[in-house]
Amino acid sequence: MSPFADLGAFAALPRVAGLALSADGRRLAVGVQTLDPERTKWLSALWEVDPEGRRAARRLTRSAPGESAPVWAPDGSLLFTSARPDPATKPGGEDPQPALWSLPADGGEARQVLTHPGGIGRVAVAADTGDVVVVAATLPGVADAEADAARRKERKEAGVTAILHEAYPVRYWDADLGPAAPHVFWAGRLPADPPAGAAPDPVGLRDLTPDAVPPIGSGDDVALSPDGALLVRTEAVPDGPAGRRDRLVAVETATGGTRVLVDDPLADVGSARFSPDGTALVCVRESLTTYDEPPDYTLLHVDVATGAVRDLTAGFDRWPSAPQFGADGSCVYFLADEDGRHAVFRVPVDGGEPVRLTADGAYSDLQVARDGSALYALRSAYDEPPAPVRLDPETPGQHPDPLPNPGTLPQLPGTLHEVEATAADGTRVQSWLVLPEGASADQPAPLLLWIHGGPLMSWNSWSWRWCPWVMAARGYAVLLPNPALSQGFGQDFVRRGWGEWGEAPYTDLMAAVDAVEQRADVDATRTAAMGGSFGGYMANWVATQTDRFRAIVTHASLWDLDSFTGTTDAAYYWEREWGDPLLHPKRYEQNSPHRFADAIRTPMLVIHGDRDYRVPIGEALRLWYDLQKRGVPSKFLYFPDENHWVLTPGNATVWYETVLAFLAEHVLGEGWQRPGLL
Ligand SMILES: CSCC[C@H](NC(C)=O)C(=O)N[C@@H](C)C(=O)N[C@@H](CO)C(=O)O
Repeated sequence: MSPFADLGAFAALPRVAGLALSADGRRLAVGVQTLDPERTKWLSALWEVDPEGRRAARRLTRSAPGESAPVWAPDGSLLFTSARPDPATKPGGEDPQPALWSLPADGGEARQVLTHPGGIGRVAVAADTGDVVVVAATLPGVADAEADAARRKERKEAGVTAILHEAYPVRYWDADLGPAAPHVFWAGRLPADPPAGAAPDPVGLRDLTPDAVPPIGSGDDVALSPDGALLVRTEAVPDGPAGRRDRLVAVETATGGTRVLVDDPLADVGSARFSPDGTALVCVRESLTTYDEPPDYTLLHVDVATGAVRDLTAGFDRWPSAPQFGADGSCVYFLADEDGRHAVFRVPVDGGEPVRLTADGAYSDLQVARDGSALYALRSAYDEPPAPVRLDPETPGQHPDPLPNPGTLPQLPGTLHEVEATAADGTRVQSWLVLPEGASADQPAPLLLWIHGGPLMSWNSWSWRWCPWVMAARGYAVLLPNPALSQGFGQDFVRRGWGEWGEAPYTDLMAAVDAVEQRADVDATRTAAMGGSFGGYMANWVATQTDRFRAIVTHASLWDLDSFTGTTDAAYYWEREWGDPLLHPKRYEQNSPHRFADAIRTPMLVIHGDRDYRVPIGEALRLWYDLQKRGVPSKFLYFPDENHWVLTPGNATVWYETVLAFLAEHVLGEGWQRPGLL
């Protein structure tokens, strides 16, 4: 049986995430998530993949808490973080926090090299010297790690979990900000393994950001120069009374002396990476949105000594991300959405147009070999889960070489098609269409419209969370459209929906559905719509605008735009587009689904996690009440301890079970089958 037809088998498929190339270019470390023996959580382990593709992938690490965030040091040792117990110390009574571990270049056991009471977060290594900086959550006003640990113990023993806030924001995705906040620490050169019987040299940490304060602290977007002399990081600065924007600052690691490098009052600046000789940086500039204009992104080349800035992608009508220099510093590689793909691009540093290197698929974790011979990345597509590949650094439009894959490529229960529709204003709307096995004119498949989130994103890659093949295995065709506001189709395509979510984004979706309903292999009489986050907003909006669907599933959805904007974790992000609700009520009133609740006739399944701070639970509570009050046939799948995404295997499985049962009842006309564990 296809693993997509059996949710237990689906949850057990290994998931590849994260890639790191060693300095000598001879080893790749890949993260692989698998189910733990109790099937209650996913565990992440590190595997080695041969960049030449000759040796089979082999497992490097094994522990119950798992390992993540691999980074190679220049001596060939592999650094990673893990909350595994240290065999060299007595087990303590405290909650285990992620520590920094080092696996020697020539094999053997990993050893713990660095701990902090707040756990070790991001790790950066200087490419030439191997100097290390780490990010760790630190309580305000403590002098060192001992004082930090003592204060944590005091709070715990007194039963105090309260946080006193003095600045916005207070939450992020599913995390409460404060009282600890990230600080960047200098660890320098890590000591070598001690001889048998000797204690390892302790690693001292020096705070490079002593002035970092809650709620955001130093942030964790850091880059270290190849010689370790300079740390460049983003720093959040006020933008209006309750707003924030990011600028770039440079810290001399020897002295802690800090200077502002790029500060643009009209933009966030971040994701900086050093050139191989350390004299320049490349970073991303994201313009702050306004009531009239969506964001635009460009790549900046920054002279480290003078701070002089040049735009590398002026006039490029796509949104570049994750830039890094080529091996000789003469070009920059980056990723950008384009036409329902997430492609690798290359742009010369001395002027010239970006060139797209990849024909198809979605790339992440791009790695540049230091000798310039190759690029490595994880590649996925709607019909392929992420897997490691090798790319030629120069050839445009290429199909990369697959490398040994520690994951699996399961057989799919159907086929993937790229389709398009034309909106009323003549605009092309691109979509992906998953057709189940056996769909034909004689046996047309029921149709599920799946709406993406963001909204400034696009359907372009494999998703374990939103996997259309689970639906295809039950006979559904799944339509994944990229309507107005989706990225990768140009700035004007985003502008078409800016501040008017209920207009072009909605009508584009309906145009996409109209077009596939013309197909003989799709059954236009048995259809449903669903989406999560912004996609959930749109599912709610669809419910208020049309009765054409038999069922609607709305996950982590926005229902009342005014209350959402005031309670989400970064209200200022949304208020730039919508305006202050008191001064500019128009957009909230015109586009908020809750105002049109009386029009809903379609059965709805509401799904929400209580620890969702991006779209707070109040949205689902009010939507549910509004549906119940009006007698709309509806169900509410509530997760008391899940966040925006629903991450644990058990809850993710009942998520799919409930969605499938609800669709089977309303779209296929089967009786309601309550999932066994609910
Ligand atoms: C790049 S689009 C902006 C994403 C947006 N960001 C902020 C600061 O709020 C966001 O999180 N939107 C959510 C409402 C959403 O739709 N999330 C999507 C994508 O992240 C999801 O699938 O969860």
